[in-house]
Amino acid sequence: HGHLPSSDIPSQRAIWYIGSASFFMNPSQFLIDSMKRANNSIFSFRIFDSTVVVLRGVTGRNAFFSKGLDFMAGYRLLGSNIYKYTDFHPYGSSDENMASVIATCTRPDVLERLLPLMVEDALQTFEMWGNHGAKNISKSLDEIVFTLAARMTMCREFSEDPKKIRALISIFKRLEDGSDHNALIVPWFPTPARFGRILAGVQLHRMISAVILSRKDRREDDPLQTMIDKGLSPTKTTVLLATMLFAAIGNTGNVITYLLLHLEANPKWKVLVENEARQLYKDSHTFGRDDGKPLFSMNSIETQMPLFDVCISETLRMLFKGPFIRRSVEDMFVDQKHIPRGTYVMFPTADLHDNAAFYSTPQEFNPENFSAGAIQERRRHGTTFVGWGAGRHMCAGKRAAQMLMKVIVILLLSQFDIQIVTDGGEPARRVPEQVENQLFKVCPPKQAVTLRYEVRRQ
Ligand code: HEM
Repeated sequence: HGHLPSSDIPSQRAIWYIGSASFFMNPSQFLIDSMKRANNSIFSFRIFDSTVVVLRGVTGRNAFFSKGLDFMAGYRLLGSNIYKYTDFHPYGSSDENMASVIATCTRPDVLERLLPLMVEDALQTFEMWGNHGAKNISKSLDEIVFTLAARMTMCREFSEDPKKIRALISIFKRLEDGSDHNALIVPWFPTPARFGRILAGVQLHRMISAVILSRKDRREDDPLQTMIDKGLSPTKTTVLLATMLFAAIGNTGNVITYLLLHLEANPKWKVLVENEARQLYKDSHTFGRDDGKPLFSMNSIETQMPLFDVCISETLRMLFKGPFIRRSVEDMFVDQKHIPRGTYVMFPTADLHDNAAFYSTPQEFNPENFSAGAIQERRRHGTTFVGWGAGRHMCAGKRAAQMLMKVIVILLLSQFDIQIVTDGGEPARRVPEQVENQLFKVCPPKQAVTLRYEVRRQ
């Protein structure tokens, strides 16, 4: 705190006076306006008594992703903060920290073992959907994403109990609502949303403690068991499990929603991805089990879905336009400008993803952008895609997230013919924008989106 912006970096003073309010009202718009005002070069602004320098372009990218910057400090400045209520932080230095727990629950052999269980989870959920219907896409994906993610990051007792899954959805909804920007402006004022967040934390703590108790004379093979074995307290366990579930659910459902929206608006790609998923499902029976259930391997879903892969990359390219944030741990020099230690830095991903020098028609959905040839062609520019992050803080759950999304999409498309419908009742031809109230995550569409489905006769 108290670090002054270095004098050769234009600081948006005008923006600071009128801007502090507009930052909290609509951070995305604030950043877009300030970037224009700063003529698309480096500038700084202030959040309370902290300086934030917005790095730009290729030099900005190099400084942001290659230097040793503090990853969590940035997200603590603005992000959701369930850690306030405990003295334990999952990114601690001890060996029970986040990174090691995530590393364990996303190990290749662990994912391979989880795969058939997740397929079973997804099949069961889709069975309950009946032969046809129309559902709010966010709600229906929440249900299934939470089920699979709880299996991956928490425990069996939750993933196999639909009532507990509904409770988890409600708890995490309240935790997220409690971390809106108002909570930063008036941190001492217990708005209903923040009050709800504390209660939600308590409820989660109770649910997890009950499972820990029930395992006195019984073992399972899941992340919760790992923490019990390490002798972690129920509070630490709750914070770690909540952090992991947050990481796993934060983006996944909205990414799938936007994938399906883009496919609906681009029928050629919809048919291609459908055929690919259905072929894989068919193969999973040919080489499958005696009981008629499908059998997938990590290898098959990772190598046999090239069209899904390029569509997901293109979806992430179009979704990630906002900033990443860090805090400098030593003095930095960018474009000969001095950024003192302790300054927050942001990098707007649009400088890469929206850049016509890298993607010829950045506003259009074009999965060819991620063909082997196109990737090779861009290689000389260095990193041009950060949908899974870059440098030392690449997404730790990338393989797990891809597996989760693939299981859901393969089973959805092989069980049903689907249509994505926006509010007019017509199949979506235009892809709605994201809501703008959260800076650092993939947000849901501004308007309600409906998934219409009809069971396929196989
Ligand atoms: C479609 C879903 C997902 C997307 C698009 C995504 C994207 C990202 C991105 C862009 C970052 C880097 C952020 C930055 O540099 O500031 C990141 C980091 C991270 N992600 Fe994901 N993620 C997804 C799912 C998951 C899942 C399922 C898990 C866990 C099982 C996970 C765990 C993490 C963790 C732990 C980090 C921090 C890594 C570190 O500390 O260095 N993510 N993710």
